[in-house]
Amino acid sequence: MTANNTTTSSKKAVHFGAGNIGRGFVACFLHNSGYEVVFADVNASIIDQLNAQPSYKVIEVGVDGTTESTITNYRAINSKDHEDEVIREIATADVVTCSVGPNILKFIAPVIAKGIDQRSNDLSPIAVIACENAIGATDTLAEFIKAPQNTPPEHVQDMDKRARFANSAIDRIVPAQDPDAGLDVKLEKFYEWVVESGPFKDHGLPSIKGINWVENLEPYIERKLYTVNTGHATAAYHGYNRRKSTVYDALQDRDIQQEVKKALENTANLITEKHGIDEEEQQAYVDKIVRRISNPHLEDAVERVGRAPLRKLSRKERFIGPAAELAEQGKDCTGLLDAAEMAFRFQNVEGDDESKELAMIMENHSAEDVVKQVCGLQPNEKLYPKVVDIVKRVQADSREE
Ligand SMILES: NC(=O)c1ccc[n+]([C@@H]2O[C@H](COP(=O)([O-])OP(=O)(O)OC[C@H]3O[C@@H](n4cnc5c(N)ncnc54)[C@H](O)[C@@H]3O)[C@@H](O)[C@H]2O)c1
Ligand SMILES: O=P(O)(O)OC[C@@H](O)[C@@H](O)[C@H](O)[C@H](O)CO
Repeated sequence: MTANNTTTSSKKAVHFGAGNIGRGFVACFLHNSGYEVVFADVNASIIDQLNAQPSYKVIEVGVDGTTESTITNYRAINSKDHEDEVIREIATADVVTCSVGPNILKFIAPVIAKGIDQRSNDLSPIAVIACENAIGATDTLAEFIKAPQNTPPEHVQDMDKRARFANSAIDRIVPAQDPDAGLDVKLEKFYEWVVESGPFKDHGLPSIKGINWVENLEPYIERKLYTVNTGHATAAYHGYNRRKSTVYDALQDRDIQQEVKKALENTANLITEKHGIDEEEQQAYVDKIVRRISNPHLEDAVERVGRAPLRKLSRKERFIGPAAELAEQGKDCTGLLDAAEMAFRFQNVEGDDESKELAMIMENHSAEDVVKQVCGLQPNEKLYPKVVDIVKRVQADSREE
């Protein structure tokens, strides 16, 4: 089935990061809601292709077939070379979104800050929504934007006249694309995009079809990160260490299936109690996620899902975040710890700088320092000694190799 979603309108969105989730999900939804999308990216090749090609395809794959839609009505700017152009676009846009990775937020903040600063107070405030896998990613971006080096302090006081910042939880599996796919993006059919409504109370919600607006995002983002991403990363790290190439391949292995089940039982135990989620509802959510990550049509490489192990082993992330809370409550977190051990073993992976940095840190620091530095855990926390033991084991194995 082909659906051409061409629309013309005066609504404009600036989107940072024309990668997989950017082109495949965020820009697609903005386009379908009638926005002109201005992509900002530092990858010259993607920018050139976007400007040379008037449309690209988003291809949904699943067991019940394939659906294609066509994305048009966009432009693209290289934000490395043409910062001023991006600033001018933000000054007159309705929405600014990003999907660049949580560690890149600090680099896009100065440009967004200048764009916001140049806006007229007569316009409606621009909606800023970071679409990253991280708790409070928009808050993090807003902090960088409001820092004195990016916005004059006297302009921060009335910034809400020019910008509103809303956190979001975004869920759709978009694997790395085939090298010959060009701009087209293959992804799963399922999607969920949940955004805080509070920041728009007095101005009305941005009209973006498909967003689920909620007053309290915390249960949604924690459930998403600690179920979808915990399960996904558990399969990927165990899979990588057993030489599987995709998450699908990993999940054909009974032992890895059991590891995923164990990790998701750990997090279900935390989430259901903490957020008052019904146990059966959580089990149905888990079952659906296991089906989603087992999608044979996605060919999602374990290296993509395991990318950036330092980020994934950090304090508020998919393993240490829930495990630290469970340990404090005296509850089981062994599935999460097994997965964290596999993440510590994800070293020197081609194309992944953090996996190389992890190898250096593991080689040059004591286990105690690694746990403090990488996981942000302190000796007074119950999880600390358990992770120290894991790091000692991984270090000993590396020395033997
Ligand atoms: N792929 C998924 O399944 C998925 C799903 C939900 C959320 N996410 C999240 O979305 C974010 C992006 O993931 P992705 O899979 O699309 O990655 P990606 O690597 O495909 O895309 C990231 C894009 O950001 C661009 N970029 C890097 N630095 C930049 C800068 N300074 N300014 C502008 N652009 C810059 C890159 O060139 C690239 O095009 C991550 O936070 C990820 O966790 C991904
Ligand atoms: O994007 P990361 O590196 O945080 O995590 C890798 C995958 O788990 C992730 O991209 C999922 O595909 C996505 O979060 C599904 O919604």
